[in-house]
Amino acid sequence: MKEPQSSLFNKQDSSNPVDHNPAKFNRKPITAATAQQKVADYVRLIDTETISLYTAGGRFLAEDVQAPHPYPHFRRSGMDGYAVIASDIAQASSDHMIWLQVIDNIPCGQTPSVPLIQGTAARIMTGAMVPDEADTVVMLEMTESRQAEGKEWVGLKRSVEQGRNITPIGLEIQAGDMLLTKGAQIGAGEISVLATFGVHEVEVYRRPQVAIFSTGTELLSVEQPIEPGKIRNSNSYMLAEQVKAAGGEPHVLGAIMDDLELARTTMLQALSSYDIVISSGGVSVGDYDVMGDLVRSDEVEMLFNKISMRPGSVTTGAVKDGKLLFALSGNPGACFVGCELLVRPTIRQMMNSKHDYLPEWTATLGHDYHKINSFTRYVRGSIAVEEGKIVAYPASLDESSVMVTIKDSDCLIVIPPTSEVLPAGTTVSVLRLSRS
Ligand SMILES: Nc1nc2c(c(=O)[nH]1)N[C@H]1C(S)=C(S)[C@@H](COP(=O)(O)OP(=O)(O)OC[C@H]3O[C@@H](n4cnc5c(N)ncnc54)[C@H](O)[C@@H]3O)O[C@H]1N2
Ligand code: MOO
Ligand SMILES: [Mg+2]
Repeated sequence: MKEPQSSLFNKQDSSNPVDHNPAKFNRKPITAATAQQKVADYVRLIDTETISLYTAGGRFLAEDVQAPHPYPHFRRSGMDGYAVIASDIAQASSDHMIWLQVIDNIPCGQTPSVPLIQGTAARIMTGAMVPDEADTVVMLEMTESRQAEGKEWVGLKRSVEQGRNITPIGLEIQAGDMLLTKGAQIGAGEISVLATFGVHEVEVYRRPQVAIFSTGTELLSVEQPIEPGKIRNSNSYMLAEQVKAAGGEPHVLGAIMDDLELARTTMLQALSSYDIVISSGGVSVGDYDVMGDLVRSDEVEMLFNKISMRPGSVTTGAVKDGKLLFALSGNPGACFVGCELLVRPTIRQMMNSKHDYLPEWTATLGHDYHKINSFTRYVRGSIAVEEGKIVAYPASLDESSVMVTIKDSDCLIVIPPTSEVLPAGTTVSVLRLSRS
């Protein structure tokens, strides 16, 4: 995360003429799904870069990866023991021990040095290449060994089923198999696949660079002591963390006073320098809600400025020169939800991810939910598994303005518009929040 940029943010004049513009009250709510679609329509894939495999964790692949060879690419022993020809030991029993002459010793990384013939065996270690003529590996524990006539012998008291302990060529992957496709997020498993096939440099999508600024004359920087009427700018840092978790690279531009011109300059500069811009605060109908005014101006094309959801009903989206601006509510709960529902998918869609929206589960409501609303609520909650069922408990405080319960939540419980109390036991959808 980059340090806040301070140059723009020192303006002292926060006076704003009282605005009686009715346009700001005249907002048409759209559903969260419609808002997501409107945003998605403007998403463009970001350009790519080639990076070392060692730094690829968490990034999104920008190339399809096909297997250049099968895996494993040689017949591999699954045990430390002896490679044998199964028919040689078919008659072995406790009364009839069969002895084979050990003619080779094959550690990992070496190839067999002589062909096996009937009546012989090769000592072999786990992961080593099985001689072509062998069709079975017998575990060391099932054998006895002795030296006789200057030769080494292995004895077996049991037959072993043909094919045992040999991993065939291509068991996991055949040559030409599609291993990973564009948009896959690279985790430990993907890195293992890429390393196995020698992909030491990976083409990935560039991380979207996301500018974050907060508006609010009341905002102090995190370092400053509290003052009456003022609060610290928590949203910028919360958003930065959300952006990072989504796969973007946050740039915290700090906080500006509630001043339309300052907001305009900051927004335009951010839009020209970064891939996505997020602002927090100033999107409602208040006298100093400058982001709301700005988005309605000609500077940008407004996509929406009301969503039929709580928190975050005033969440606003706009576009300029193909770049998306998310003007999120200043209320921390609403700011958090706006980012999870709209910004996170955008960041991930820019990197071709198929896992763009928060994963949706079905759960049972853990206790009664009393709030009544004509809008869909995205209630912070926590999930428990009880008697094999997923139960979702709403947080004790889930007001838009409440900050503290964000940290206790691992899901957003979707409460549809309702005029009645929703009783415990009701089936609800929950959106999983990733807590990495
Ligand atoms: N008359 C009406 N008043 C309000 C309405 C409405 O419809 N009519 N909507 C309410 C709803 S709903 C919300 S949500 C908020 C949205 O407010 P804004 O987006 O305009 O945000 P601000 O006014 O700037 O601040 C609201 C609140 O959040 C605190 N804040 C702001 N920035 C930060 C930050 N960076 N870190 C932490 N906290 C922040 C700010 O101090 C305020 O307390 O409007 C309702 N009002
Ligand atoms: O827009 Mo507000 O966050 O609904 O409460
Ligand atoms: Mg406001």
